[in-house]
Amino acid sequence: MTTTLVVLGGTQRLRRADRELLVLAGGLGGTHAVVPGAPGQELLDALAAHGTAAVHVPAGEPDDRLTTPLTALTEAAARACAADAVLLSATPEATDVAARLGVRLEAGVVTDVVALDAQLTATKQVLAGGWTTRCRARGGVLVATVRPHAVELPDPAPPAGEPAGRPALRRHELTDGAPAARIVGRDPLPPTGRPSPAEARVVVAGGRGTGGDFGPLEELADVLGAAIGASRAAVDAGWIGPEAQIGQTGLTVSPQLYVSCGISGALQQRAGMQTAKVVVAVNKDPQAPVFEIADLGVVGDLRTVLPQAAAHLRRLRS
Ligand SMILES: Cc1cc2nc3c(=O)[nH]c(=O)nc-3n(C[C@H](O)[C@H](O)[C@H](O)COP(=O)(O)OP(=O)(O)OC[C@H]3O[C@@H](n4cnc5c(N)ncnc54)[C@H](O)[C@@H]3O)c2cc1C
Repeated sequence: MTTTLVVLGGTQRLRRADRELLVLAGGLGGTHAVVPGAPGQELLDALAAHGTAAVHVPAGEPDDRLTTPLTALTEAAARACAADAVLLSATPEATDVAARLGVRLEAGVVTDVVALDAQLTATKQVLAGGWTTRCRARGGVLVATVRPHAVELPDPAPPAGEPAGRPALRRHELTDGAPAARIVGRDPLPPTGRPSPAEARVVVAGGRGTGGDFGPLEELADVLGAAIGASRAAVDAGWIGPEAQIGQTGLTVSPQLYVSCGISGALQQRAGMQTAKVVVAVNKDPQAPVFEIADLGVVGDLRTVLPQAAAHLRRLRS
């Protein structure tokens, strides 16, 4: 039976991205989980509901969020449970951990996976999204980072079926996890009240066509509970922070719905969003390339279309 080790992002409760990894792992065989600190009861209950056999934690509390201690913990856990696959949610930190694990475990590493089958064949997109490839580790362990929203979650969120017994707790002494660097300060971004584009179910993204006014996008995003994203042109113009950039040199997102507003749909932008389940494009140029990948296209001025859409949605909801 395949044993899959899932690396969780937090210690107290499951994030959506964690649940997706657990659902993916559950379809492959037995599941173990790595928790980067002392796990809370809510988290342990949720892991039990997912049928997790064991939870691997550090013997002490890691003193920061650098990737070296998490790599050491995950390596120890992977060896202890003889993992066939290690799954992480595709974030910059997880990609760093995956690369280090690849060396330590002599594993095959595949990043930005959107599907994984029972033979551990991973599907991913390459060359700015122009090609879909299927790859498999040549022997040994597969280490894969999985894009958020790549996995459908069962409804309601916890998996169906009888909850299994409590997962066994395995503590690992980390002998070589001492980081060569230390985090000396953190400046959190001011809260926006919106989800991050990487994890949101709905992303409303704006480009040069906004002319720098993201007001109509924010109005629509508020109705949809959406994150705000942007093209590189909008970021380069200084209209929005780089954390919102989606594309080849920004975030890759796979939301349920991506509303592209005033974005032409260049290859480098598509690379970050074309695995969205549904793409709606608003652009005043009917020849804009974004319409080639849009499920629904609206030819019009976003300053007119978006407020109308927001007002209509508000009416439907009230
Ligand atoms: C190595 C490299 C990496 C890159 N990485 C990225 C990346 O990560 N992400 C990214 O996005 N780009 C990236 N780019 C840039 C990319 O090639 C495009 O230049 C960029 O995506 C264009 O942004 P845009 O669509 O907002 O602007 P434009 O291409 O200028 O398009 C603006 C669009 O808005 C429409 N429009 C104008 N006014 C309105 C209005 N009032 N209402 C509705 N529509 C309107 C226009 O018809 C047009 O289609 C990269 C480029 C390179 C070379």
